[in-house]
Amino acid sequence: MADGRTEADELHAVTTRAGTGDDPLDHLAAGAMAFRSPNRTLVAHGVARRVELGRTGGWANDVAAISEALAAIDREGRDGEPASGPVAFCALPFDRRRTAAVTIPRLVRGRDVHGSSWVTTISPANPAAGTTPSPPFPSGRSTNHLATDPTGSELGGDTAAISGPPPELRLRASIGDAEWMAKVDELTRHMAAGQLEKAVLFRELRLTSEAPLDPIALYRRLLPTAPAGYVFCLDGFVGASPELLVSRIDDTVRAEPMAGTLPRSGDPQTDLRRAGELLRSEKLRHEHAVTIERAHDALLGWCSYLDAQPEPLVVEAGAVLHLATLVEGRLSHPAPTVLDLVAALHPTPAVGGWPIAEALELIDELECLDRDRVGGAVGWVDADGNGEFAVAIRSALLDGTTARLLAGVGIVADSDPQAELEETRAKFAAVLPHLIRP
Ligand SMILES: C=C(O[C@@H]1C=C(C(=O)O)C=C[C@H]1O)C(=O)O
Repeated sequence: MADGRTEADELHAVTTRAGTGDDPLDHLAAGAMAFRSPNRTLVAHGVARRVELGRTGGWANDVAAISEALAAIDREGRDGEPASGPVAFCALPFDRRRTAAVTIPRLVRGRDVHGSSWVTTISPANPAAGTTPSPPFPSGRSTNHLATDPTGSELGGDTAAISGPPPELRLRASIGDAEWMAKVDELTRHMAAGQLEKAVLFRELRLTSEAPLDPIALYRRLLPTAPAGYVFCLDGFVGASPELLVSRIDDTVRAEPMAGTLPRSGDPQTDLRRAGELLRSEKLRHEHAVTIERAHDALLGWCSYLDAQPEPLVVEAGAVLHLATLVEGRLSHPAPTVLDLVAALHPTPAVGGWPIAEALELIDELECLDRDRVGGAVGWVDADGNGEFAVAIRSALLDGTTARLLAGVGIVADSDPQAELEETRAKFAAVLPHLIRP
């Protein structure tokens, strides 16, 4: 083969229909990768191939390597249905210049919104040619044990040591509230001086537990919290994002940018009032409009038709309300893959800022955090270039007994540091309570 692979590396994918009622989520086991959108559920195990992206120019310049790896796999059965053949699971870092490792799993179970379900298995095309088999699929359920006794936890404060004999969890912000608010202040001064319109500043919480933190247990807990969202679990990166970065199914492209946020109160009357406030706030409407324009402009060149809803909607996402606008279009031919569209859109002003180059420079200087995959793009792509990617937010990066959580807020000239701090707390509330729950 031209890329140096041998016959022994050639892979063969077989897709078969699964029994009616078969739910991929019933097969979640330790080490699973999973992605659930409003349209389908995918649960995967094992590794058929790992694709390393961007060693020279960063992942965003190398997404074609994923399509090539998928295209090189022989396919049999259920051709043409989105996600039903070989797929790659991707969690692409926020920083486009970084490398990324993407997995094409050995076994994928899928179910679409109509209840149609399937199983795809990938194995060496010629087992006799000497490919070393990967370890067998993990079996059995993951334990549901995260850690116990989160008494005394709170979302605010610089350090919240969680007591109770023996102490099990420790939660701390990576910098103090006052120091973080000073960064917000400094950013607003740059906006007031006219250097840029908006920059998104993240804040980090670190959780340490005596017991290992279980990604699958967290994933299960997040599933019911975001019925209209994108719930993912990939290599210890677990989250429930409300925001569709982009989906491409055949020649239809969709994105649903969200920007402009207010905390929810829990009281329906108050929340209704806040929804009205969101829709009337000039500051938040402007922040939102910039994000929609940018998505529209980035997609337009690929489309024969593209439209955005004339007015934003208010959507509920856990402890916050967002302004959201659906952008939808028809792709021209030859249609780009969903990964081409991801690379064109990322980073959106909702996770980066505007203008993007100025925003990224200031973030680099001020934020002092490794965003890793947070704020990046998380999703799946198949061999036909179909796929769904969410903005990778409302998440936790789990590693053994520690977890990092990051929440970001859009800072503009008239941002109030205290209100922005509260907004990060409301965003942490999407995942943190589920991580520390006994
Ligand atoms: C960056 C985050 O959220 C993003 C920022 C938003 C805002 O500033 O209004 C809204 C939705 C997301 O696009 C996050 O949750 O960490």
